[in-house]
Amino acid sequence: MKVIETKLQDVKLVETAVFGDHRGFFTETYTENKFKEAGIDYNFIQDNQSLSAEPGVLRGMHYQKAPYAQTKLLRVLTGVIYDVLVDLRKGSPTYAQWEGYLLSQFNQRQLLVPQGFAHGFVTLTPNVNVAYKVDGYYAPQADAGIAFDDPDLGIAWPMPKERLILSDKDKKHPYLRDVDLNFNYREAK
Ligand SMILES: Cc1cn([C@H]2C[C@H](O)[C@@H](COP(=O)(O)OP(=O)(O)O[C@H]3O[C@@H](C)C(=O)[C@@H](O)[C@H]3O)O2)c(=O)[nH]c1=O
Repeated sequence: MKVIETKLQDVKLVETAVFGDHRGFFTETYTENKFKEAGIDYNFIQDNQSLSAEPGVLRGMHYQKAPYAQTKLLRVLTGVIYDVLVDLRKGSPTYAQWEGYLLSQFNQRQLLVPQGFAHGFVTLTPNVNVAYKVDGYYAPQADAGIAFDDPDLGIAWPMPKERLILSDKDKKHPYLRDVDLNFNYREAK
């Protein structure tokens, strides 16, 4: 497997070995010892899946407040998404910066979202199934978000705002400048 560093500190893309043949392909999507050897060493305790029926569904920008922060390992089962992360860790060299990643059933790329990042994605095709592992349980009392269109972040979503489909909750998130964050950046050993 291949681990690719990104512009954002501690965010990684993962490519597992994909064995294609005339039937399709086979890949080990998560193998604890191989991931550990590659430096991805978390205790994933919950698996999630979401289905977004239409292109233009935007889910984000989500995080769970400390001490309920979650590491997420995310992949796309069907369809294509543009996935965006924002570093919310005070003191991080990439604090308040965003980066976007194309994840799809075709590139079979996985995204490692560390704790202390806001996470969101927009679907670019119909019937998008996203699966992700998390290392902390869902904590509704800690559920939080940043506005996907926060002007200070300036995220360049690949779809016009009028075409986006959001939950009521996701229409009301505050701007980063109005949020009292409690994530602190710790340099990796
Ligand atoms: C995230 C989550 C939601 N739920 C429930 C709460 C709610 O009734 C319903 C839908 O929740 P949401 O609207 O928050 O679902 P969604 O907008 O898909 O939320 C997800 O978005 C992506 C971008 C992430 O990063 C995830 O961590 C998660 O926040 O599912 C759980 O029971 N467990 C969970 O772990």
